[in-house]
Amino acid sequence: MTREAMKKQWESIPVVSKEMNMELTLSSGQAFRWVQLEEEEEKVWAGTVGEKLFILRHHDDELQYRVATPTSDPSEDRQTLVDYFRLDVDLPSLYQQWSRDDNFRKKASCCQGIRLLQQPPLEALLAFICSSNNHISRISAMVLRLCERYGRFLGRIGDRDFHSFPTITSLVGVVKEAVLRDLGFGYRARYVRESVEEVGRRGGETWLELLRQQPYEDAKAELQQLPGVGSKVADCMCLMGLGHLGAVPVDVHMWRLVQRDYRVGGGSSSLTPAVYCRVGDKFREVFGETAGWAQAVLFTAELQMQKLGTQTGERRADKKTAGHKMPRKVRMPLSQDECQDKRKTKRLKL
Ligand SMILES: Nc1nc2[nH]c(O)nc2c(=O)[nH]1
Repeated sequence: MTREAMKKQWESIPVVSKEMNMELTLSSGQAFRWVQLEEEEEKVWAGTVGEKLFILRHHDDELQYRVATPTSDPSEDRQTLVDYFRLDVDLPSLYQQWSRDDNFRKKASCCQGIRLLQQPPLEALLAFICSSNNHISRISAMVLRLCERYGRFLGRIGDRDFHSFPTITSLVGVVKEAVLRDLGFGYRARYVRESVEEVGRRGGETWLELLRQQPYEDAKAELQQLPGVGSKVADCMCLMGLGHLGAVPVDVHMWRLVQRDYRVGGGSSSLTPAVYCRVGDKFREVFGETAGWAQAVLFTAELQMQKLGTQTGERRADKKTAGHKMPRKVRMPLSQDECQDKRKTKRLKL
């Protein structure tokens, strides 16, 4: 897309900032393929939803967008974004409801307007398989390379190419572990390939869509039969790919938070399956049927704190290393299984 095309008129959907924090929503580990364009003064994001390439910004209490792919029906583009950001949900009312909890009120003050994304299920599944014990920047690199290799070219903005997320038919029987390893997937290459094959056998995207209609517990149990899908990955997928808003992903950070702030954990020193359930149940008790969305807000607050901590550490280190650039990485919180593995190797103090 040329600079001239970039200058074309923005379409808009009214959304005040209390209802949407685009920056934190798109950068806090829910979705991994949005990129920030650097050429404008304001924060502008580019990314794809389904087969559409969007450019987005939040400006003047509006979600403003341009579609870089040809569109036959402009109202469809608008609806795609309404669905993706769940703009039909009154977020300030939800925050008000969750804020009856003192801890939430304190922690969420830095993170107003976190929308829970409604992502295409196959993309959510494969991205979250890549997410455990990983950094956001690395997960993004892996998922973008997967799209580049197996997705459809949708357009170019500046010097960047954008691709759709591959369909299950473009992956089944095609995706090779060796290729994924070359793309940097490491041990997750096997999980991705095997899960692709299994989803294909079960009916592909249609099967995943059917999991939306199933009760949360049943959908989660089905997902956990896939290679590389433990409790946390299944819950991320249920929440951000299938719309089960009561699904609560639990990692070591959420677990610590719940132990500290809600006194749950029963003195256990490891995140066992029983403790995992207790933590999720506590969230559901406090936040009701939208507990997963409340978790996404607290998760974002936690990442923000980590980031600030890293930046503070960086500044200190910068002084010592006189100009050597420190890597800025935000590690995805650990899944339950990894948490237990780490305990075995005594690398994680719990
Ligand atoms: N909102 C959340 N996003 C996540 N990404 C990821 O990898 N884990 C989580 C999570 O627990 N919550």
